[in-house]
Amino acid sequence: MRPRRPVVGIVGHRYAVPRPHVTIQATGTPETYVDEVARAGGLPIVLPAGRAVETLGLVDAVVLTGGGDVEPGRYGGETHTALDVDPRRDDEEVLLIRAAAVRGIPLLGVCRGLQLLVVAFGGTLVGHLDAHRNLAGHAVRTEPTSTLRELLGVRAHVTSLHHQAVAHPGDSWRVTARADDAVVEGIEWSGPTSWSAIGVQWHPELPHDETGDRIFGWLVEAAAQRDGEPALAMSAPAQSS
Ligand SMILES: N[C@@H](CCC(=O)NCCCC(=O)O)C(=O)O
Repeated sequence: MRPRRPVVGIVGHRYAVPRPHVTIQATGTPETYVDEVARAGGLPIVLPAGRAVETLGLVDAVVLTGGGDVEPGRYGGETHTALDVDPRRDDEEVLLIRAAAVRGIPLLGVCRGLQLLVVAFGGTLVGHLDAHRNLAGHAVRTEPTSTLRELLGVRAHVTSLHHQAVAHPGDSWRVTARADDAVVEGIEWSGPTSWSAIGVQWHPELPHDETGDRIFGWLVEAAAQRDGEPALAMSAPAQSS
């Protein structure tokens, strides 16, 4: 049977779609993530917000996307007027992170996704910093003997859009990339179990980000390597009689 493309689940989030006479409550994700997964050779599917854990058995890898701020109470942080929190999304995605870790499903966390990975395993965040909120981006430096070093080399230019950052990564994550001002820009799983999981503080899914193909390429390759139970036996469609 022709090998199938690894199925990559992109965790959707809720948002409102204003229409002339009604506001529709939707769940979904920016198309840039879908396009980048497909470009890297994966089969992208969007996992509905709040139901991602139920659908984990269908995927070979997961993408946690960007978005609002992690609720500071989760990591002992202070509230801040600039924060836009969604505790319900935090709850659901922390459950998903832990389920993916237990099942060894490769995971990429982007921006808020990285921050939630840290908080989900006991790390903490800086509540607010002004420096990194510009899409023009900045350079990052990777750590020796890290996956990000293998993928990106010593330095790379990345696209950035965040006002929070990692304060302490916790015991389960190794910091493997930093900006020149020492802000954490990349983490890799270093916990007790083997799990292919990386977080990046920048936005590799954005078309003008130069790291996208390599970062999403890593995830799709990790998904293909994963020898878990096959997700979908892509048998030939039933012949219509
Ligand atoms: N809120 C956090 C995370 C920032 C983040 O994920 N930005 C992406 C914005 C685009 C989107 O909503 O997908 C921070 O600011 O540090």
